[in-house]
Amino acid sequence: MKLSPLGKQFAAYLGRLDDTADDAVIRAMQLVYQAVTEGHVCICLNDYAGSDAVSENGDEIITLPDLADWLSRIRKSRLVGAPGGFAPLILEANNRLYLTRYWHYEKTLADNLRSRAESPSPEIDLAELRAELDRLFAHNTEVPDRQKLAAAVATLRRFCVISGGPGTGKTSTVVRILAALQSRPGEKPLRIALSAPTGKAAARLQESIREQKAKLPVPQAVLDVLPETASTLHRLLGAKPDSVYFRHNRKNPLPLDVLVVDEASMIDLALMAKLTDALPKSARLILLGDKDQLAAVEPGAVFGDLCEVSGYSPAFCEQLYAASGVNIPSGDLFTPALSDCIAILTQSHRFGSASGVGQLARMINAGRAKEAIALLVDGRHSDIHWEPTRPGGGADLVRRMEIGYQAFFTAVDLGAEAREILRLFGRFRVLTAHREGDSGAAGINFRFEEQLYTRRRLRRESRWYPGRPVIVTNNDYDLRLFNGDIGVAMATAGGLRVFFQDADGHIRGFSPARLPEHETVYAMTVHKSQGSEFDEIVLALPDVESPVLDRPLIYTAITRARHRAEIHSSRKILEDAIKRVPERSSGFRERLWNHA
Ligand SMILES: Nc1ncnc2c1ncn2[C@@H]1O[C@H](COP(=O)(O)OP(=O)(O)OP(=O)(O)O)[C@@H](O)[C@H]1O
Repeated sequence: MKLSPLGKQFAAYLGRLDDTADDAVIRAMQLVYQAVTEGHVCICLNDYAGSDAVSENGDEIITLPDLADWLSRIRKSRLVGAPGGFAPLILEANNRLYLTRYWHYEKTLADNLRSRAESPSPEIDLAELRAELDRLFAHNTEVPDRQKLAAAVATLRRFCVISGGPGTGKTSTVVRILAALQSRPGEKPLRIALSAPTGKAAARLQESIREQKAKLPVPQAVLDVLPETASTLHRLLGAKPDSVYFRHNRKNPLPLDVLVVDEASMIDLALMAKLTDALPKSARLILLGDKDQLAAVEPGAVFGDLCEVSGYSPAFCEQLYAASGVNIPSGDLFTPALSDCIAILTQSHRFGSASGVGQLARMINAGRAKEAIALLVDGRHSDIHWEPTRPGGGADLVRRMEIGYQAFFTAVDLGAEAREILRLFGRFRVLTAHREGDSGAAGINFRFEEQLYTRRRLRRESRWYPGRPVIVTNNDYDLRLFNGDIGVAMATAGGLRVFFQDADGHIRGFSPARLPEHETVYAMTVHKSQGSEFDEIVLALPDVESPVLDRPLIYTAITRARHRAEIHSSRKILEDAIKRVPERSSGFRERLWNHA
């Protein structure tokens, strides 16, 4: 492991608060900080004690202290406190060392979720619910009907997690859950909100909810009280500019009875802790997501940790059977209450059994790297393709991008409407593992634009030209442009304008000078693409190993494709990535599941 200079600066800064702190304590702080920047919530000292690390400038090998000595020195420092104490860092009994802020987030979130899971079920007449669910899921031919089962879980509990891959029916199921909740005779309509971590994901949720509503076999009065709009979590919680706090919190809870959050695998520990704090205890929380996708960039892998499935408790199985008619084997008597809140959907209605993308995604998830590559090369599926890369093969990718974006550029040249141009841009995307570097999104965008400048005879001095697509990288609450929003520049009578489509489908144009921070986006990172889908994707992997090349990254990229996925990589890089399963250090899983 290589030590980071930023971690060293952080440790040196904190070290000034305690001039008695020795090197071993400073080193531990450096490691915790570094771990947090890599997505971990804490470090377990056992994993590092006695091991060698490469110094920040790479010219020294540093042997870390042995565990007993390290612990005794850390415990003596004023900079490290016991759980609940006031110190910059917290040491847990199991040798996990946290930045105090993250310790609080982890504890708050685990307490919030467990108490929500353990709270008594809402009063529901099981026979009435059964009749309602039979009606709402009459179309489903799955055996067992996992969608109906998920709906029963969500209606019977105040907390429910529904995980499933693309097209497994998460949105169709949640619309039916909301319809079942709003159909209860004699009850006031519930206050429901739909939300997602990014603007793009909120827009997609809104679109599919509207689509699904049109298919519901329920009276108009029920349709009228189902929500039609979705907002970002930041907007729902009331983000304040330049603040990590939200307007809604434990003291000022959201005025809601039900909150549905889509793409929940993208939510990091801190945001999830704040979200659960801001939701009244009486409200229902329904999280939708795909446990196999990449976790958030920020610390924590909350959704994945929640989806540890051990079966429903025997008593709950009986309730589920009465409410849905679905009979499934139960877990044991000691199944934690949280287990009764998890539902997993497995059958994809988007990728049928013949779909190459679907099969490839399943093999990747199962870690069957060799079979995945065999599937890619056997040529039986026209919707998947593997392009083995050669050193210096960059030009091939640029040519591939020209083809991918051809219809888009034709529409730009013909002066098509902004809505059509945005739609065509959304059909194709190059996805990368990194942002920086030659094989990162920035390098690929640079090479593609270089070629555009020549071929389309654009003026190099100006970064702006008709057809330049950009992704916003910073929230601007005044303009209502958010991190992840994608716009395209187009010529208008008033000069060049950058057009964006908002969640309601409205097109808005901005002068380039007014935009918040942004960058060109012919290629984007897989992380940024989460919550979006494209007809066709090309996943361009680097030709050197990197720890970010792992199974969730490849799976997330492939499942962004609606119709076709192509991978450009060497065999070894792809195979190793499919085999690599990331581990994020935290105590969250233990707090959730093993709590006495
Ligand atoms: N039980 C079913 N029978 C037939 N079609 C279904 C069923 N469930 C869902 N579908 C269809 O499959 C498609 C995907 O469903 P839905 O959008 O609900 O899935 P999702 O899990 O939310 O997908 P994504 O995560 O990609 O948004 C929709 O066209 C939907 O109508």
